Amino acid sequence: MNKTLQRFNEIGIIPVVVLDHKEDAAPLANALCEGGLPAAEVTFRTREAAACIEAMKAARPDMLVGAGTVLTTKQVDEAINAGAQFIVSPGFDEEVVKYCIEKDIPVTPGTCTPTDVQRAYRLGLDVVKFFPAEPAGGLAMIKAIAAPYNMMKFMPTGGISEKNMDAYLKEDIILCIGGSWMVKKDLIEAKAFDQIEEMTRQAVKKLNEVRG
Ligand SMILES: O=C[C@H](O)COP(=O)(O)O
Ligand SMILES: CC(=O)C(=O)O
Repeated sequence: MNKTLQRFNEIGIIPVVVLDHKEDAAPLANALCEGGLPAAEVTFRTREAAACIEAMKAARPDMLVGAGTVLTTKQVDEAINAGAQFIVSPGFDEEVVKYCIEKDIPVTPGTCTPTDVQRAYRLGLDVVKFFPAEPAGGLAMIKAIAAPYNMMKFMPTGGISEKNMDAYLKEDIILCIGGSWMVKKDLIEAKAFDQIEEMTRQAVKKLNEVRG
């Protein structure tokens, strides 16, 4: 497993962020890092995504910042040029995955079925996202899918929060979890960075309790 994915595991929780305004990127990066989660997946759901990645890396150079909702190879280039260290997609797109592999860019595509997982495996990946985790069957579904693929690790995202995160984090097949509960849009719009930092701290406290 490459070093970036090992860092996913060390950090444990990857905040999934939607940012409309690049001026929120640095304070958000600071809040996440001070709260104990030096990582963010900045989704390409807004026009500002690349600028936000750049601003986060400028504010916190040691933070692990990647791009989410990457749907095209053009977006891969935009993200990497802005300083993204990994690429994530909600679904499995062979062209995007192959492009990242060719360029030695860590890529974690979304999967939701055994077929998706097998396609990722055939391209040489050992970590996949599982999305949308809770609506698609949650931990029970991931365990059932993972059974034949004991070489794969999963990064479930979608419907995970402080209420159910511990069950996921207890399992060896879970590399890390992703979620937006500590970086919700309304908190960012209200510039409630202190609250984001506190929610992040609570998430890390729970993570540390699970990991002992
Ligand atoms: O689109 C959803 C994000 O990837 C994260 O899911 P979430 O908001 O349920 O945590
Ligand atoms: C959901 C997710 O993983 C993404 O938007 O990239």
